Amino acid sequence: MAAAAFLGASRAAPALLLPSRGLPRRLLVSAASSSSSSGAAGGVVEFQGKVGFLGLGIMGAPMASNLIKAGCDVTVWNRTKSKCDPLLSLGAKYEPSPAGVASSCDVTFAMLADPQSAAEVACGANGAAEGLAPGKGYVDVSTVDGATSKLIGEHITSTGASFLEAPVSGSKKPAEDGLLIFLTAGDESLYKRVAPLLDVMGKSRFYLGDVGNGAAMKLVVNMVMGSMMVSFSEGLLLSEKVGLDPNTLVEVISQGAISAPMFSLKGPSMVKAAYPTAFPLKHQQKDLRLALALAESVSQPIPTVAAANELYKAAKSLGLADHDFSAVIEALKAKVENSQQ
Ligand SMILES: NC(=O)C1=CN([C@@H]2O[C@H](COP(=O)(O)OP(=O)(O)OC[C@H]3O[C@@H](n4cnc5c(N)ncnc54)[C@H](OP(=O)(O)O)[C@@H]3O)[C@@H](O)[C@H]2O)C=CC1
Ligand SMILES: O=CCCC(=O)O
Repeated sequence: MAAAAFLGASRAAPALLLPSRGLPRRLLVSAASSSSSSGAAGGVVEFQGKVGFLGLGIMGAPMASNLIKAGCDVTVWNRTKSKCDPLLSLGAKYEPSPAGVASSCDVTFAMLADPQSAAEVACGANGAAEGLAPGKGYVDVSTVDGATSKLIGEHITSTGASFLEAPVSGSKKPAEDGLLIFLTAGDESLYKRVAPLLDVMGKSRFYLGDVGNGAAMKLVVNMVMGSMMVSFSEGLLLSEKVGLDPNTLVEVISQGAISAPMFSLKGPSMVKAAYPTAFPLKHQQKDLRLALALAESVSQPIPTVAAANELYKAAKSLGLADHDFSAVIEALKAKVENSQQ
């Protein structure tokens, strides 16, 4: 199915290999339209077509890299051109604008910072829409709100191309390991068409219906995550204040019902006040801001998220925007100090 869907490809691409999960193997694709797939079932499918990738930040670079390593014919663009270099070394091609990428590729992915940049790259001057046409697809994997996603979708589909939103759960390491979780919505035939590519970059995929549902699911997940991180930070600080070893707290939590990979992964470095960036704090605050607006749109109070958002805003004003979001603990430390003066 996927190969047939990519008619118009200028050359036959080799069969895809799944990266980073043991030995390379031929890509297996489920022919059925399922809501999720972890370890696809079905026949071996040769995937053909050119793939564009716009936005090579923390997430976009490893995602594009996995596509290249899997044998895809990939063309990249990034606002800061130097970030394309590692991908070009792996064999990617370069186009000087999103429009150029979209016009030379069958399907184009975009992984951009926020609603503004996602809309600009898709719909602005020299944006992807200018290079799109019937038969092409645009897949936005950035985390944005539903309204922005709908706006982008309408702009894309007005060219005759098809649109899928597909934000991801999972951070830098899962992106590197091809273990992301795709939360897709929009054109279902495009979803099926790009499934082999999603399976290269991810471990599972959900198709959630109309455009906006993927964005909403992503924001709900991230608002839970942002609040959990604040609660965890409060626990780490309190444990230390009452004379406990916060490292022991991390271990105790890891063995109980509230165990989460995030706590085990970030806890030890947070205790050392180190915040190597996997998920930038500015993006987590953006997601909380968007989740608050989503909740307001259906008149649901989310007071814990609102409180957490204030702390992320405080952390940004302390200059921590580009640190990992676990640096929110520093805003809490500052609050504790102020309250004791
Ligand atoms: N990091 C993570 O753990 C995860 C992030 N996400 C989401 O994925 C998206 C990307 O995140 P991440 O890779 O971490 O972010 P980065 O900040 O590392 O990368 C952002 C990308 O957007 C580009 N960009 C920003 N503003 C503009 C603009 N005005 N015009 C064109 N390009 C622009 C940047 O280009 P340039 O290089 O020129 O700055 C860069 O390519 C965000 O929506 C984030 O919320 C989702 C899951 C996990
Ligand atoms: O949007 C970022 C999500 C990070 C994660 O899922 O670990």
